[in-house]
Amino acid sequence: MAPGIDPSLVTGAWREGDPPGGRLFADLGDLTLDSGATLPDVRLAYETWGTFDGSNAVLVLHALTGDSHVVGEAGPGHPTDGWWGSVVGPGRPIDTDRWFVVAANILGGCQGSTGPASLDPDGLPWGGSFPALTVRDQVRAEVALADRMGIDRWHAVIGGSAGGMRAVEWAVEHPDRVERLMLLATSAAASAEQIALSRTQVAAIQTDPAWFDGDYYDGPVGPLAGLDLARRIAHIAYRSETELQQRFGRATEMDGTWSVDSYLQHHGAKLVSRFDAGSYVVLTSAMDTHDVGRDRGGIASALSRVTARTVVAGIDSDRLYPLHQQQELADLIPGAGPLAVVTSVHGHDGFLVEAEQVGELARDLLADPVERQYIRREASAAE
Ligand SMILES: CC(=O)SCCNC(=O)CCNC(=O)[C@H](O)C(C)(C)COP(=O)(O)OP(=O)(O)OC[C@H]1O[C@@H](n2cnc3c(N)ncnc32)[C@H](O)[C@@H]1OP(=O)(O)O
Ligand SMILES: N[C@@H](CCO)C(=O)O
Repeated sequence: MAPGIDPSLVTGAWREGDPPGGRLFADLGDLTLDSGATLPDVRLAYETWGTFDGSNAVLVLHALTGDSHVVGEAGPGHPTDGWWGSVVGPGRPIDTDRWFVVAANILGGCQGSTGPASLDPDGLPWGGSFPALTVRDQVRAEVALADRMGIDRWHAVIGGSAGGMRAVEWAVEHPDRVERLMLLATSAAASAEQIALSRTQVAAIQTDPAWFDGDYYDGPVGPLAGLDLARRIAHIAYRSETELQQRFGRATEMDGTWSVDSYLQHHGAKLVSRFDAGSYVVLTSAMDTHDVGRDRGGIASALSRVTARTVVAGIDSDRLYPLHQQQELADLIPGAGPLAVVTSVHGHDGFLVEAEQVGELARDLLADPVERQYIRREASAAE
């Protein structure tokens, strides 16, 4: 297990009784899943910024290990700062002085929404009996939240990576509820390589002796080593070969550890402290099910349903969600316009790190036509 992991930790999940940390909670009742199972008493944790005026709601959808905490400091209830505070906030490209931003923790997650770490109707942690989910199930829960909030139509739905999967599902399944759409570093369907990588990560967790078939929450130990290893595998694909070579090459730390290995160990330990292995298994497995074309006559037919004004963007160095996957989305979504390419050495994580480029794309998407002309004049004057 990587140094820096607290061995007394069982899970990094937010648990009942932990500080709410600004979370709101929507109890949405029972949810019928794609599998035919019913998930009872579904709860989504969410946060909002700004004031709703009836037509200015923007849904921001987090990626695999994100949560509702898009903006704001780390503090009681939130182990990390908001994951997109440079893009969302007062005066930011997604300006919360103007837009009413909503971010929910994904169904199956571990930061306040119903997932393996939360309590089942008998008051026990779901654990291994938590049902398998699909991306469409996760969007169904988010639709229930929007209904509860009285949000019939989003001014924009924005998501990167796994968040982009939910965003494109929103726009295909509920075209009348999505006015504008931003898809970042995502795909129309999970590829064989993405499935291969996620299965290997899940295997790392499920072969951890402390996995106990997912029923570890009330025990003395959790599958921390497995989750740590899963994260290290994932993080290699989140970055680019060029970046790792430039930053680490063949360097070693004082104790002789390869520096690139030390870096991966750091990210493993960091994730273990704020995430749950059971959620990681449920969420990566849900991502494997992602296929907008399933039961819709294929990808082209499904994407033809989108009516939102759409921006599709990809990271030029992304080896996990390569540009051709975003090009397919841009080609098949009516009126999506040319693919926007974000220049970054950081690979897939570029959608989180390249805040200026991503922010400009978001600001342009949200703007009205007159503003957009001004933004573009500003941009060309700056060149
Ligand atoms: C959008 C979503 O829903 S998902 C995002 C949710 N996740 C989070 O918000 C958690 C924070 N986010 C992350 O960690 C994401 O990976 C990112 C993309 C934001 C971080 O990416 P970057 O900013 O490029 O950071 P990078 O991957 O270089 O890691 C920097 C860290 O590695 C550490 N580090 C660098 N080299 C080494 C090394 N050789 N050995 C050990 N540690 C190292 C740095 O000290 C730094 O530590 P810190 O995490 O305490 O700041
Ligand atoms: N590195 C980010 C993006 C993954 O798609 C995360 O941990 O969620």
